[in-house]
Amino acid sequence: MMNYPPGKSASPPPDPATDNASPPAPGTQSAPAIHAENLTVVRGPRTVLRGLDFDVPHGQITGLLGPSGCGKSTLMRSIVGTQDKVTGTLQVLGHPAGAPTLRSRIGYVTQAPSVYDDLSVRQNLHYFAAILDPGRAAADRRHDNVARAIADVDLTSHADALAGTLSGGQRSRVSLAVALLGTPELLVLDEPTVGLDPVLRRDLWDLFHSLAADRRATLLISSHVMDEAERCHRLLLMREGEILADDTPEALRTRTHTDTVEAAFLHLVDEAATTASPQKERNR
Ligand SMILES: Nc1ncnc2c1ncn2[C@@H]1O[C@H](COP(=O)(O)OP(=O)(O)OP(=O)(O)O)[C@@H](O)[C@H]1O
Repeated sequence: MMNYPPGKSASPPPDPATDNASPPAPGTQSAPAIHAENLTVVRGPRTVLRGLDFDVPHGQITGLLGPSGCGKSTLMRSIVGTQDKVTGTLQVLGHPAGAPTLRSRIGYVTQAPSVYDDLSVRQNLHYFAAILDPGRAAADRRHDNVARAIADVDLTSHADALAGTLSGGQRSRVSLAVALLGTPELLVLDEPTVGLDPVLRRDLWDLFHSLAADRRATLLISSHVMDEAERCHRLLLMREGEILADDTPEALRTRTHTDTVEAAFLHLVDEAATTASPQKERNR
C-alpha cells in the first residue's frame, strides 16, 4: 500500500512537464483514460452537452472548468454511467461508460456528500468497505484500507465523530474517503473543494497530486473556481454544453496572451462569441 503524508506538504504541485516525463503505467500507455466523440446528452427538453470530442490522459489531473450550469456534472455523470440519454462515443478505461466491469475501477464523489449522518466517520467507511471487499477473511485488509482512507483526507482526529455532527467540508471529505477505499484507477470528483478553507483546499490538491504521481491514478476534477485550474495538468474549459478549450494551463495562457487561466477563459469566450455571431459582436 502506498504511503504518503496528505496535507502535510506545503510544496507546490508537481511540474506537469516533469510528471509527463515519468514512465506510464504498464498497459496504459496507448489509449486515453477517457475518450469522447460527438458526446451528446439531452436532459428534459434541453440538449445539455453538444457533440463533445475530447480525451483525458492517464495518470494526470484534468480540470473540468466552466460556469455554473455549463454541464460539468452532466458530463461526470455520463462518464461514471449514471446519466440517461447519452449518445455518441464514450469510452472509459477501455470500456463503454457504465459497463459493470468499471464499477470497482472508478471512484465518484458527487457534489452532495453521500454519507450516513447517524454513523461515525469510521463506521461509514467500514460500511462501504464491506460492500467493496466483503467477508471475514478480508477484515484486516478492510481495517487497513479504512484507516488509510481516513488519513488520506486528514480526518483521523474525527474518525469516531458522527457524520451528522461534522461541518460541510468535513462531510465532503468523508465522501472522498469512501471513493478512495478501493484505490480506484479513475477518480471523478465533482467540485471536491467547494466550501473548504484555503489550507484544506491546498492539502486536498496535494493529495490529488500524490494520487496521480504515486498511484498513477487519473483524476477528473470539476470546479468553477478558476484559480484551481492552475493546479491541473490539463484543462477542459466548458461553456454552455460545449468544450471551449482542451489544453494545458500554460498553453492556454500562451495562446491567448494572458497571465491567468481565468483571463484565458474570458478571452476564449469573447473569441467564441465573435465566431458564432459576428452581428452580435458588431453590436456590442
Ligand atoms: N433534471 C434535469 N432536467 C433538465 N435539465 C437539467 C436537469 N438537471 C440539470 N439540467 C440542466 O442541465 C444543465 C447542466 O447542468 P449541470 O448540473 O451539468 O451543470 P454544472 O456545470 O455542473 O453546474 P454547477 O456548477 O452549478 O453544478 C443546466 O442548464 C441545468 O439547468
